Amino acid sequence: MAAAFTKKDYYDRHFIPKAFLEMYFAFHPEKAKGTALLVFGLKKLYKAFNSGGIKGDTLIDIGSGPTIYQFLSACESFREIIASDYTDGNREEMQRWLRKEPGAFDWSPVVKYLCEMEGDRYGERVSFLLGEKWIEKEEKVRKAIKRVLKCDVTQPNPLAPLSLPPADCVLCTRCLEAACTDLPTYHSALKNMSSLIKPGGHLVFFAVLESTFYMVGQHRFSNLYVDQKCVEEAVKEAGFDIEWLEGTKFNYPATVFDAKGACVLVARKR
Ligand SMILES: C[S@@+](CC[C@H](N)C(=O)[O-])C[C@H]1O[C@@H](n2cnc3c(N)ncnc32)[C@H](O)[C@@H]1O
Repeated sequence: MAAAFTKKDYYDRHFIPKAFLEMYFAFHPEKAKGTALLVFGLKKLYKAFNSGGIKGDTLIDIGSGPTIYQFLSACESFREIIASDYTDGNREEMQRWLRKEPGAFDWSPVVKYLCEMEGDRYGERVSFLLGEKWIEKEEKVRKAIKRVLKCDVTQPNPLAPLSLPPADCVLCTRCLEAACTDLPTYHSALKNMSSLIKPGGHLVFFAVLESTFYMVGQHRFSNLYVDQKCVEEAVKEAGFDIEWLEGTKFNYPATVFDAKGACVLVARKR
């Protein structure tokens, strides 16, 4: 019998933030294969937040997990970032990094990589400046994240009981496939996120494609199997026009994560 889809209570009990970070975000050039998804995400989020149109006062990130890589480009375009996740453990892990507590995850290799990418924008290598640049970038991210809230993307108002003014942008990275047990829930989750955005505002969406599970430590977490067409349909049906979408294919070790690819898209709320 197929294993039941892992739900919210399973995240609360078994999602170990440190295990997730060590498995997918420990960034060593020699382990490039293990961080293929991270590198793809960094490049496409860099493109999303550097191509002009997406900027404003407030960005809300839904299902942030314990990670901050998704804010490295966004922090240049938004005055305030509101992070959110379902589990207390993930929100606490992010707070540890924000407060520079001992034992917080070391994001510096990822931040340095992103800073190099930003430096290359000018057609010149600015490694001699990186000594300072990545420290400034970390501070910028810390300063931009104003709140870390509880959220449940399956609820009509994912941030209930809070009711926030509509934001300029909602970001959601690799959360919906994990949070939604079936396609109707996936469609409603996109509508729930849309309710947090101003008309004309943006959704920046990072989806994992053709996957049924990923491991975090010894625990197996379900992913809703979606292909690129499913993602596009759900985004359009939720009231967005897709401005661009880029996909990639990759393979992780089959016992760890069975995704065949991923895509990042930028869409505008009608
Ligand atoms: C694969 S992790 C992605 C984390 C991070 N956004 C990233 O890009 O690595 C999936 C995240 O979705 C969160 N999640 C699961 N169910 C959720 C729900 N109903 N509402 C909001 N977040 C949820 C989990 O706690 C977890 O942090």
